[in-house]
Amino acid sequence: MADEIVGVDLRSDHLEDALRLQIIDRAAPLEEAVVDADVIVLATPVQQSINLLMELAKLPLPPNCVVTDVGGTKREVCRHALEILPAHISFIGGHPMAGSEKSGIRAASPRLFENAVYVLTPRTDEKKEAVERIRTLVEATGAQILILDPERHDRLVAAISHLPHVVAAQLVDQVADLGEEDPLYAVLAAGGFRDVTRVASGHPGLWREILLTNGDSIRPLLMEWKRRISLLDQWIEKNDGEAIETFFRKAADWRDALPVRGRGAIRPAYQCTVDVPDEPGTIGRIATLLGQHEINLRNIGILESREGDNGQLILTFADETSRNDAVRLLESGGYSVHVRA
Ligand SMILES: NC(=O)c1ccc[n+]([C@@H]2O[C@H](COP(=O)([O-])OP(=O)(O)OC[C@H]3O[C@@H](n4cnc5c(N)ncnc54)[C@H](O)[C@@H]3O)[C@@H](O)[C@H]2O)c1
Ligand SMILES: O=C(O)C(=O)C[C@]1(C(=O)O)C=C[C@@H](O)C=C1
Repeated sequence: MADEIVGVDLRSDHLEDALRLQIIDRAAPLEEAVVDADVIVLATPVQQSINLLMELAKLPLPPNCVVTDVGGTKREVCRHALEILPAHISFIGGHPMAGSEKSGIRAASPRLFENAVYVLTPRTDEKKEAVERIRTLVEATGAQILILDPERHDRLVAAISHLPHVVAAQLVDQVADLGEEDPLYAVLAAGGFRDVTRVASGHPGLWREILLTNGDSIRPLLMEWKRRISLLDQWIEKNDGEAIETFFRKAADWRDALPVRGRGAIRPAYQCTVDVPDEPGTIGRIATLLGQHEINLRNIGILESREGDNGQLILTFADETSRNDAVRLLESGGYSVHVRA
């Protein structure tokens, strides 16, 4: 939809990767890149975005251009944009609630934002055309827009993103220290530890800036976390099995009731699994069958495959109709198919 995407980065290797992956049409220094820009997207750690706002303010920006960002906190960047940018330049804060623990352009995924919530934090008196321009851009990624004010955004993400990252990193640090005395801690680290701590691999500089720009929302949550951990400790000390079980039940119920949100290639929404014989050519046969019936298969993977045993393929579709058509077709072909909720 854009005529041209111009990339700006401090690191030339990131720009080279972006060109090679055809994510940008050309690379340029900031002052050159913004000359004809309709939209400027700041996709750097939060403090860097604030620095870039200062640089933008010194440049002759096109009068109708709209600036947006993707930073994990919104109050600081929105406040600076209002103070720094010329009054005729619109700034619409943005934050896609999707990402990964990986950094750099090579970690990019074209479907990352599909079905993800994408928060926009425009000022209430913002120009309608400016909001619409960013809305159109975001909707093209398949994300669902949620308009929030920056304060509420920062309070919410402190609990659902920032606290979990702190807890995960703290947990890894604790086990890492134990691992100094006994290397078997790392050897035994299985699914549970890895699931709970994946986000601890995130970029340390990025998280430093998030904590520094949202400290007043995060710190009360840390106090409350301490209180709750002490309570749990008391239940264990008192052998209070009922309190412990109630605690785990409430957590499991809330976690299980979270809305399923398909996220492109990473957590797709419409899936089924197919029991298949563990033999060469199976994946090709299934993909061909679906293709012949024009069923749009988005992804195919092996869920379980043990030598000499049956395996399971996990099939992902763009929508419910395609998934249901596929289930009918495969069942009529004698396959055992299970729909995944
Ligand atoms: N990683 C996630 O899961 C995630 C999710 C949502 C939002 N965000 C937000 O997105 C922003 C970027 O995070 P990321 O994970 O994409 O980081 P990243 O490290 O993958 O990408 C940032 C890029 O910005 C470049 N850069 C840094 N400072 C610069 C500057 N002053 N001028 C030009 N280029 C500069 C870096 O070289 C790098 O290529 C952060 O504000 C983060 O809070 C991240
Ligand atoms: O999935 C992940 O790995 C993320 O950490 C993504 C995640 C989060 O869910 O907390 C991280 C930071 C953001 O600003 C938004 C999304």
